[in-house]
Amino acid sequence: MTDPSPTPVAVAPDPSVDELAAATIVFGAHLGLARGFVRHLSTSGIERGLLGPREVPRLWGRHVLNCAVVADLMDPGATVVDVGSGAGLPGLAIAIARPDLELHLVEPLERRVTWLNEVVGDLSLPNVTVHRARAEQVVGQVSGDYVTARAVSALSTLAGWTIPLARPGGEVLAIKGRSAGEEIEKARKIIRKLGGGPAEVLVAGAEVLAEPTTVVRIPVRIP
Ligand SMILES: C[S@@+](CC[C@H](N)C(=O)[O-])C[C@H]1O[C@@H](n2cnc3c(N)ncnc32)[C@H](O)[C@@H]1O
Repeated sequence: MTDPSPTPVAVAPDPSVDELAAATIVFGAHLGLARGFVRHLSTSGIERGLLGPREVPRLWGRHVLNCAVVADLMDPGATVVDVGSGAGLPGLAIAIARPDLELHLVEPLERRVTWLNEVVGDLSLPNVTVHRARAEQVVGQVSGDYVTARAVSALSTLAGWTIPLARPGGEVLAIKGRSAGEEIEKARKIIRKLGGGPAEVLVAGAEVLAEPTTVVRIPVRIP
């Protein structure tokens, strides 16, 4: 009897022609590391449930490139705290695109932290530190010029987890979707109470991506 369901073989997806053109600009000399990151996401990342298998064809466009372009909003040499990194998004994508930045990934789930440390070790990324913690637990221990987050929580909750990790004069850069403006409205009071200035919606990657990234930027006041 023949086996009707051969075991699927996990392979790292190649970027499409457009994605490769964008990735060459976004990652430059570090494109090989970005390929390595995509390989980890599409193999062990999927096997261990950090991403769903349906995401594999969208890894370059919707995930890695979409996240990496947020680095365009950051000054050289800055420190970045990524809250709720999960599968390293956006934290590892930014760290690969911009080796001049120092990244702190804050993630509470052990399984995810183990995977993140494996990827950081395998790709030999010297600019990344992984912290196993909830954001609220590292206030006063970890801080950054920028605090990033994607798909972690609604802005009214996320503000309380991110603003306290930003240095005075720093910024929260939250990747959001079409609801960005509405979320800002709902979070306006709490942002002000936490020391955040007026939030705005920005677009990152418009020159290189067909679907650029929507980012909510919250400046953090100097007391
Ligand atoms: C839906 S996942 C998104 C992961 C990743 N940012 C992405 O875009 O693929 C949300 C992540 O936030 C983490 N998380 C939830 N609450 C958190 C908190 N208070 N502090 C830090 N991370 C948190 C979860 O463990 C999970 O890994």
